[in-house]
Amino acid sequence: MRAAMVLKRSRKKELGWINRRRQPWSLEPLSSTFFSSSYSYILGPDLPDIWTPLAPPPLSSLNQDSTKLIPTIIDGKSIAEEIRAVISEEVRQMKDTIKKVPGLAVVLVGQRRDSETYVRNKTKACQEVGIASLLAELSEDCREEDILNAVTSFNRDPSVHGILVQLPLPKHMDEDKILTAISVEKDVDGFHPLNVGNLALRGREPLFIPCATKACIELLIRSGVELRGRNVAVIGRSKVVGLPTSLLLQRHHATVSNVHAFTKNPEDITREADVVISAAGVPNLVRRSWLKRGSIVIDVGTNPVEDPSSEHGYYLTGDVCYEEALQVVSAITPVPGGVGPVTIAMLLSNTLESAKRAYGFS
Ligand SMILES: Nc1nc(=O)c2c([nH]1)NC[C@@H]1CN(c3ccc(C(=O)N[C@@H](CCC(=O)O)C(=O)O)cc3)C=[N+]21
Repeated sequence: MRAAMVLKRSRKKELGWINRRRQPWSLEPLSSTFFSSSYSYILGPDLPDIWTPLAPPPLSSLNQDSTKLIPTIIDGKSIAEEIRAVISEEVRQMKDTIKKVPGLAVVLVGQRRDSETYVRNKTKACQEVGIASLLAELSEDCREEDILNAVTSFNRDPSVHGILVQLPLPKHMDEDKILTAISVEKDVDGFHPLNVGNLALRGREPLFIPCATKACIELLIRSGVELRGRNVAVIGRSKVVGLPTSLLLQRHHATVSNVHAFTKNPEDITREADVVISAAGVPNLVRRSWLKRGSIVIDVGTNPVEDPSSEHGYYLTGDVCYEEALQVVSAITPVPGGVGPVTIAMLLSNTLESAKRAYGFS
């Protein structure tokens, strides 16, 4: 009985059900950046709810009165590069010290051109930082069982620390069943119900936070945006971006309004927001009239638009009418070159964290 309880407790701890305090890792060798995978940093400080009638401090980067705004273009590409440099150095240290490297396994079903491009980018990014990558490619008409088998074999493989099933899956697949089959300790996408639940509940620490969500918060923090007390509008509520981003923003003490396809007059809500994060998957959804003057826009949309003259037969566009937004915002992420590259950097970061956990390497 006692043994069972002890076992249960350690299992709980392993799964992140028990609140743990982790030491933030220091970044002396590369202190020009402040990227850190420490949980208090990315999850936000765990503050008690004490209601005070004080207004939040003014946002220094917002100059709402000036007639001519010169918006900051938030450069995701170079931020991703800095993060990858930190990861690369850590992977090298791990390899030198314990002769092991992190491993990421990707499951790709079917032949969507955009999915193929993303997976190629992920594999290339792994190579660049010294993370081993494995790819299981299955045909569009494979059985659900074939995918489950691929996931199960990666679950058992000790050289694999992260498993990613590229979404969307073909319509006839039970996505939820497949994502839940991924071992919670290898769920680098952070879509497993246990990881989502632990992100939602304050005082708990998920083993992984979804990569695009981490990318949004990282971009805001690096742009000097104080989230505490800010009005943030999140457009979209998907498990990939919208929902986890709303949850993480609340842990950073932002006032979050989540608008979605059923929201009446969403522009009335987004127009009140200091920060707008769009993850709707609809090109040109966010117009100039949706945005408050001086606000900050994070465009998570990566919408492929058919274009025979482009290299891969399509080009990428965000959810935001970029040219219109530039006339009113104080800062914005472009597409491409904004959230996307940082999302991939966060996938590498989650895979490295997972390997460190597996090998007890800090
Ligand atoms: N299980 C799963 N996890 C995901 O994280 C996931 C997914 N499925 N399915 C699709 C979406 C989309 N996504 C992107 C990541 C990076 C770029 C990215 O790096 N974009 C580059 C351009 C890429 C290009 O050249 O086409 C950029 O914005 O600059 C785009 C999209 C991850 N997703």
